[in-house]
Amino acid sequence: MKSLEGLNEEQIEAVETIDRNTMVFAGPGTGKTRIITQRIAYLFERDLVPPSRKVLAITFTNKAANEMRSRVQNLGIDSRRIRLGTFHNLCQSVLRAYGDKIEVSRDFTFVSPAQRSKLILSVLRNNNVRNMKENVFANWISKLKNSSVDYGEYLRKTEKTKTIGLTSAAVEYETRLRENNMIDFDDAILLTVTLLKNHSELLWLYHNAFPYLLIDEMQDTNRMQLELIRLLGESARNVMAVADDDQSIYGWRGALPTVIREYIEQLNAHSITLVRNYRSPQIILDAANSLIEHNDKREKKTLIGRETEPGDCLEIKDFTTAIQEAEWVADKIKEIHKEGIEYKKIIVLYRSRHSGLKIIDDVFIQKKIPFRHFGKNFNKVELFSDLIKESLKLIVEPSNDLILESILESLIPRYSKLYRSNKTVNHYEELIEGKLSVTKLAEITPEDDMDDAVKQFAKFCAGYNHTQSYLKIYNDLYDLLKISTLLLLEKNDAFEQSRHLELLKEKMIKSRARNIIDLIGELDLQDESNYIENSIDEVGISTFHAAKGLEYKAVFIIALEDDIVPARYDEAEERRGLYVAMTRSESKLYMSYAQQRDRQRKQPSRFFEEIDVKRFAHKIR
Ligand SMILES: Nc1ncnc2c1ncn2[C@@H]1O[C@H](COP(=O)(O)OP(=O)(O)OP(=O)(O)O)[C@@H](O)[C@H]1O
Repeated sequence: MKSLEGLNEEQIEAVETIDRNTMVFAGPGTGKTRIITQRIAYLFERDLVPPSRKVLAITFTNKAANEMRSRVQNLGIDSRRIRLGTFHNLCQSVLRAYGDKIEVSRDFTFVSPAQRSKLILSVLRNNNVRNMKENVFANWISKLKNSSVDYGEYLRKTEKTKTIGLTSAAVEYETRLRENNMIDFDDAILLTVTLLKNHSELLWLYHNAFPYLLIDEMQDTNRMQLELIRLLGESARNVMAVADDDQSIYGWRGALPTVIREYIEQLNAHSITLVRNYRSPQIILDAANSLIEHNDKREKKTLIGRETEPGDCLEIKDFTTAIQEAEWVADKIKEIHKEGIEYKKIIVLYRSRHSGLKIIDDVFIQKKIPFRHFGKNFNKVELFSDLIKESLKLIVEPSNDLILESILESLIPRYSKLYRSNKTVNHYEELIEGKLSVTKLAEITPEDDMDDAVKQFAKFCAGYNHTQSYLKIYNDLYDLLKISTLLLLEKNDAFEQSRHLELLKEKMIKSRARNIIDLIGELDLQDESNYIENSIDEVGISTFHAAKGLEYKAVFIIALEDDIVPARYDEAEERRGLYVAMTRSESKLYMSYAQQRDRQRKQPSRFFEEIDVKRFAHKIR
């Protein structure tokens, strides 16, 4: 049987177990993702999926979904028989189809992180909630939504708070979102659970449509996602999830490593453990293991890697400055590239985005090494591509004041440079007295070039509609917003800005969306994995998080300094982040730090002591 070819005994058990829920629990590189693909193939090979039904597979990123789709196609399976996507992607389609049953309009959009922050600041102010930071409120709301049983319960839970004004702030937050026909990312899951719980006929429809359910990266889900899995899988009892508690790195987004246990208990799942790692040499696994063993409350696992071969290496380097580090990384990449490793099989990983990392770009450009960042390069750059995306939303929803305000906020400082003006967003708020709207802005009497530009923009948004070609709108907006001129003013970021604009256009060209609303739905749910391109021979540069699930011949982990790794956060999760980074390596692992970065003196990461550098690094250098 093709689907079982080349699998080991435990993997075969995982692929073949049907008529009961399963949890495949295993460390990195043990074939968890592979099992999902092979299991899909197995179900079709054995004719276990009735005609007109589909297999539902939930992945953590879009890239994982696309990769699985193409692997399954290579195994000769019709990809139309599989519903592959992320939790948000699935929930979006459920809500677009049936959301009106719980008063969610079908053409809702997602509130962007910037708009959400602004909205939260405004509701905290309006409700006199002092001494609470915006991110604390955001996390509080998020936590409630992720742990509630349904939407009604979420609202009841907010009433229990003792902080004066907090409940009304939470209620205003929801009201303002709904008034603007928006939801946040937590709502997507919560509302879907609410919908399915309250409409058994719909739940029946989904049970019928998807007799088999597969979940990748279960360790990064939250309680509400678990609830959704439980609901969708409750009748068929054919749910298979794969997970590794040591790779749980999304706690800051509400993921709970404990959901693995809860899944096993709630779904009465049969556990299968995999121990054979097919990716890395044993020495790299031992080093990674010596680090992760410092975490308590974890399931102990044995990992058997392949024997270390000539060419495999683990090197730890220290440098006086970050420039020296970047130059060494570049030279080493050139060296191993000459030895035959393709650029696309090499990755440079760092803990978090940081403008100091621009040095890597500069050195790579100078040394002619092709590279591509996964996701955004720097933290605070406001992207023109985001501006265009948000403008598209405004065309669909011209009365959305949250979007309009955020667009003006990003546009006006830029236009100010162009028109030498000192106008602020407040000026426009005052100008139209009260609620901002495209229609009102389109009617203002311009007093200067800047007003005129804002008016033209507003007229444009009011004049287009969602049936027009989104590529034409992109091109027209590009000209109208004078983006090519503004790019000249943003010399430092021009490269990064142009890259994102190109990516957005590329995405639009490739998209099969039937109209702007569908396109916005797609763009809203893009994650960093959308920037990962396998066909081009370029070195990847990425955060630890965006490299999850991927594997590379050579991995460089840079900037391993004590205030960066671990960052000021949950130390156990930081350890897991570094563990994920180390275990991406198929052969070579280089870890480095600099004594000086951004004009500050640095100490090596304390994790080096835990890795027991002497025992591993020198052995195979
Ligand atoms: N039975 C097998 N024989 C040969 N290679 C295998 C086998 N199982 C998995 N592999 C290979 O091992 C590598 C790791 O597999 P996969 O990516 O599925 O692991 P994973 O458990 O999902 O890893 P991670 O948790 O680190 O993302 C892949 O290159 C895969 O093709």
